[in-house]
Amino acid sequence: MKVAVIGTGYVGLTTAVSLAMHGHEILGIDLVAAKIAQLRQGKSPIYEPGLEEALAQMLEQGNLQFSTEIKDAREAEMMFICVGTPEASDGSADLSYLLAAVSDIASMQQPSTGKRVIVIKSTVPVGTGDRIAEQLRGNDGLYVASNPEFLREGSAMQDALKPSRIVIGADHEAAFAAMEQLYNGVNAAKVTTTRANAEFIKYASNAFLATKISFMNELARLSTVLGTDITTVAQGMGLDSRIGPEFLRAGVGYGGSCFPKDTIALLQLAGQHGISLSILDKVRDVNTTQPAWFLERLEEQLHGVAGKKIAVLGLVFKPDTDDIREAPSLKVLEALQKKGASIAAYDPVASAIVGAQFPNVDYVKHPAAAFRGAHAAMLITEWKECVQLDWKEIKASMAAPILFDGRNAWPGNLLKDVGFVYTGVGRS
Ligand SMILES: NC(=O)C1=CN([C@@H]2O[C@H](COP(=O)(O)OP(=O)(O)OC[C@H]3O[C@@H](n4cnc5c(N)ncnc54)[C@H](O)[C@@H]3O)[C@@H](O)[C@H]2O)C=CC1
Ligand SMILES: O=C(O)[C@H]1O[C@H](OP(=O)(O)OP(=O)(O)OC[C@H]2O[C@@H](n3ccc(=O)[nH]c3=O)[C@H](O)[C@@H]2O)[C@H](O)[C@@H](O)[C@@H]1O
Repeated sequence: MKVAVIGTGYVGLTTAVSLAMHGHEILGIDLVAAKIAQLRQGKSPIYEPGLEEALAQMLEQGNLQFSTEIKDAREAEMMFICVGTPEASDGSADLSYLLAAVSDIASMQQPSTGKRVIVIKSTVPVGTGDRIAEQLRGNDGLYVASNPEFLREGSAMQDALKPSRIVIGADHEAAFAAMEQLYNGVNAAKVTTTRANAEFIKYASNAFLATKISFMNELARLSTVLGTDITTVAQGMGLDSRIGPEFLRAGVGYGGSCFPKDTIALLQLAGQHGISLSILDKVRDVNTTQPAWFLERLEEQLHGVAGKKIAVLGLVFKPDTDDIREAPSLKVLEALQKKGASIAAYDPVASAIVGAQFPNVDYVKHPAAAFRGAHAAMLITEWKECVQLDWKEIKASMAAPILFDGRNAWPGNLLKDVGFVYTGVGRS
């Protein structure tokens, strides 16, 4: 099928490449000319394992092209909207990019097939698709479908090619049929429903995942006092298939471009309807205070951090991405600096971008260099190279052998044997 993908960020680019891999004819469109120029040369503007190779392959095969001009998509039967829906000042989702894209499409001529489906992949408040469909009523042959995206950064290609499920919301047989044809051959459970249900499934899923994390983070605070090990507790819990092993990892909190903004957008939507989502409110509270709670443990141990050197390992919000949106590291750097610590930080991809916000941090090129002369080291993002280290050498290079593992990813018992004082999140 001829498909246009509007917005070539994390979701748009992954969607464009994966649909091209399924044999469709894809045109990726973005307003940012520099991005399009880079993409045309097979260079990915974002870091995502496997993406650049697949991009180059699809460009070579000829079923993926890029443009800054939406008019180049005049023959597209499907228009995927993958633009950002960031947090507005009141917490709601800012729909300005989405509405601009819809109005661009509405002003285009229909393709020669006479039918076109606008597919909303961006995460949008429940009711958005219906409102857009209402506005477009009268444009014959133009349909609106909701098809939320569930991929995770860091494994975006894998998730796009083997999705956990495909959720399709629409109100017309023509839209369902087109979506069915598009995803024919993708082996995944499908949920076909109304647009509003599809939109709600997306927010409810992200809110639930965020809830799992904050629940474990709050239990980790108790575990610290009880002297228990939250990772063992999580392991034991996860063996119950009703609970499941995923998303039970306590840490310094969730970050990223989605959980923070989607939880507040859902709270905002509920508030507009007079409903209080008190659990979700608490989920956000726990997440907001989690980095500070962990830093307090560090300050207690060091009797303050002023004038001390602290190593910070990992800056992006999770490994295998270059995204620092809402990354817990930003809160950690800010608090440490405020309290007068000197900081050496390591991240394989994000030093330059974090450096623009925190110029006084010493960004080192190798993880081991961050530990040199440090009075304590903190793991904030569990990059492989920040976890697999020569611990004897590291201990010898530090001013004090104190480790704070914000992701429970360092080998605590082994480290104690080597002579470190080890503190994890909810385990010591
Ligand atoms: N990042 C993620 O892992 C996931 C994101 N989502 C949702 O998908 C949506 C997109 O997220 P990201 O890909 O992270 O956003 P992003 O911010 O990385 O990319 C958005 C892109 O859209 C482009 N754009 C904006 N308006 C445009 C227009 N009118 N025409 C053409 N291009 C335009 C921007 O230049 C940018 O390149 C959001 O609603 C997000 O909540 C959903 C699942 C996963
Ligand atoms: O809507 C979205 O944008 C996406 O949001 C998340 O994906 P993502 O934010 O890319 O990454 P996750 O793997 O979910 O991690 C989010 C944050 O939670 C943290 N996390 C994750 C799992 C866990 O057990 N504990 C924990 O602290 C991670 O460190 C990270 O900071 C969801 O997992 C995706 O399904 C969804 O499509």
